Amino acid sequence: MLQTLTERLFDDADRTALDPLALFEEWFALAQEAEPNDPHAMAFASVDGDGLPDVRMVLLNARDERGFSFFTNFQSTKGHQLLDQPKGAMVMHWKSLRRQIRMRGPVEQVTPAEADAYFASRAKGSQIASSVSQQSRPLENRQTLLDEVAQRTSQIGEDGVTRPPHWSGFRLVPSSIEFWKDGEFRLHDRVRFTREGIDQPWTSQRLYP
Ligand SMILES: Cc1cc2nc3c(=O)[nH]c(=O)nc-3n(C[C@H](O)[C@H](O)[C@H](O)COP(=O)(O)O)c2cc1C
Ligand SMILES: Cc1ncc(COP(=O)(O)O)c(C=O)c1O
Repeated sequence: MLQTLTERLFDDADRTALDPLALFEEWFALAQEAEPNDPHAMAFASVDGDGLPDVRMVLLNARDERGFSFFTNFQSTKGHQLLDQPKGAMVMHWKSLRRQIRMRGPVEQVTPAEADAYFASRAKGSQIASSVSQQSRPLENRQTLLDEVAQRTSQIGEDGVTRPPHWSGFRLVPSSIEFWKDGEFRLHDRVRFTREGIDQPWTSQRLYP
C-alpha cells in the first residue's frame, strides 16, 4: 500500500529519502482544505539591532526550491530589521489539523521582476494601499490614511499602479524545517530537517516532544 509522505515522516524505519519541501506541500494542501481562512498565514520573526526578537503575521507567497517568500514594505520595522540582519524564522500553525511547521535560515530579497509580477497581480485597491502606507510609522488618525488613499486613487485614475521600490519580497532560505504533529497526552511527533547550505543534502532527526 502506498504511504503518504507524512506516514513515512513519522516511520522511524523509513525517512532517509524524504524531501521536506514535498512534505510541506502535503501538509499545506491539507491546510488549504481544512482551515477556515488564511492557511498561508505565518508568524515571521526577525531581530532588531539589540538582538531582541520581533514577530508578526505575514502571508506566505511564492515557495520553491529557493525558499519561502512574503511581501512587505521594506521601510517598515521588519523591513529595516531584515535588511540590517538578513535572517529569520517562521512558524505556521494550523489549528484545524493540529500541526505546526517551523523554519529558520538566512533571508534574501526577491528579484525586482518577481516583485513587479506579484504586485501587478494584486487588486488595485491593495496596490494603492501599499503605495500609500508608510507601514509601521506613526499615523495621526485613520482619516489621514483614508484621505491619502482617496488622493492617490484620483491621481491614478484609470492608470495602472507602479510598484513602489520599497515594496517587495523577502525569501527565507530554510536551513532547518521542523514538522510537528499533535499526539495524545502531549506525546507529539517532531522531526527536524537540517542542511548546511542550499546545495547540501537534508538530514533529519526525530526530537522529543
Ligand atoms: C493574517 C495576517 C497576514 C498579514 N500579512 C502581511 C503581509 O503579507 N505583509 C505585510 O507587510 N504585513 C502583513 N500583515 C500585517 C503584519 O502582521 C504587520 O502588522 C505589519 O507588516 C507591520 O509589521 P512590522 O511593524 O513588524 O514591520 C498581516 C497580518 C495578519 C494578521
Ligand atoms: C499590510 C499588508 N501587506 C501585504 C499583505 C499581503 O497580502 P496580499 O499581497 O494578498 O495583498 C497583507 C495581508 O494581510 C497586509 O496586511
